[in-house]
Amino acid sequence: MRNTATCRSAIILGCTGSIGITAIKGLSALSSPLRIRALSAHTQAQKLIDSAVSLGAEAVCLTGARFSDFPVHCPADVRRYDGPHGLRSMLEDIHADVVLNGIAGADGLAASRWTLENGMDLALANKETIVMAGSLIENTARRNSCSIFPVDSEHSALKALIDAHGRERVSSLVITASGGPFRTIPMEKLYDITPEQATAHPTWSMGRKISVDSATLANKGLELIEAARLFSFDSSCLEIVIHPQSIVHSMIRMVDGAVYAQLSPPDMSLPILSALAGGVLPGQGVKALDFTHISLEFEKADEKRFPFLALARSCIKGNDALPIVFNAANEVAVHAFLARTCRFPDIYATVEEALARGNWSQYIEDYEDVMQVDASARRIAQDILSEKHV
Ligand SMILES: NC(=O)C1=CN([C@@H]2O[C@H](COP(=O)(O)OP(=O)(O)OC[C@H]3O[C@@H](n4cnc5c(N)ncnc54)[C@H](OP(=O)(O)O)[C@@H]3O)[C@@H](O)[C@H]2O)C=CC1
Ligand SMILES: CC(=O)[C@@H](O)[C@H](O)COP(=O)(O)O
Ligand SMILES: [Mn+2]
Repeated sequence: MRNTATCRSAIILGCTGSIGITAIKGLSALSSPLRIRALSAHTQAQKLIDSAVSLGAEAVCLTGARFSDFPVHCPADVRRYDGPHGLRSMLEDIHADVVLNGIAGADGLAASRWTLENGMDLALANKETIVMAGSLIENTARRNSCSIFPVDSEHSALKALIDAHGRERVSSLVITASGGPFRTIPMEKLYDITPEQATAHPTWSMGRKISVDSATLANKGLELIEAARLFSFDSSCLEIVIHPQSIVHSMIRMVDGAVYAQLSPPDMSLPILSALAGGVLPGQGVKALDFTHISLEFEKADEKRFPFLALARSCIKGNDALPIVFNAANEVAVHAFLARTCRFPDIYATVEEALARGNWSQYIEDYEDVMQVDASARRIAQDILSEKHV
């Protein structure tokens, strides 16, 4: 199935977002050219078409609207897909060696599934895919003889470290967290935090939703679950350490006591391009670190200030439905916060309450079960938020 004779090809999903834009900007750094066959965006129709024209892509998909709703100009030789079945059809019709999933949120899960079902490797930024359906998606990959390359910076680093040093000798994974913009402010001030303050990440430039998650550390909770699922480690073997500079992207502790780390500037180009290249980037991805101009600090993660960490650990230990609820309730609450209909501390309170309120003992057997739990968790989270503001 793989295209080895000619140049590698890729599809970029979420091409108008932070991951998609970084991917497109970085393509010229790849030593062998990557042909972009298709792109998707959710609502930004003209930007999607402009990117397709400049990259010479042959197809585009608008997942959250119809092209006919916009006065867009699209060349006749670019195939257009939209509507509820648009993305699935495009992934069935257009084959590429690898699909970069840079879609934000739970809708990214279906895109990951269709990618693998159509025999394409997955460069996975959409961490929700693994959090919601880690074992299902891995089975889908296995059945279709496809690989998953994590793009999340920590997991990209962990995969490179584990591949280099051998899984059997690793005793624990040490995941770094920047601590977000509110690492040191008095906790009573969190009530008045605005969306502008919460999305001003100290080291990374990212989409609004993940930036809020970095401020609450729900992102690190999602990453704990992602690491447990991707690398099959028990929660007791997953450490979190605060590292405000975001230069050490993660570390592995070996049984003999040695620790290996992956360092690079806080720039997603390296994990994205490595995943697009099939794991290892042959050329240069990011500028070299200058050790005479950086300092590296590490702090204990304060679980009182960041209760999402303990909540995520309890989800890893529990039923497979719990991570789905964690993710869904958090998405609902973050969107409410960004829309200024709830306060910053309500985000954690909503997720904690949604996990406590529902009966989440159901067995997750297939993707339909996942979507059912996701929908119930969203309804409960909405109820909790409306009760807070009666
Ligand atoms: N940004 C980063 O550095 C990192 C991001 N990630 C993960 O990568 C994913 C993308 O993050 P990021 O790039 O920051 O997000 P952005 O919000 O910047 O971009 C999201 C992209 O997805 C599209 N999109 C939004 N909603 C939907 C939907 N319901 N269905 C299909 N497409 C949709 C958007 O289209 P449109 O613009 O048209 O609305 C846009 O192209 C997330 O899962 C995030 O957790 C992981 C590590 C780092
Ligand atoms: C770039 C990336 O991978 C993000 O997920 C990053 O981890 C966010 O930074 P925090 O460590 O603040 O969550
Ligand atoms: Mn990350």
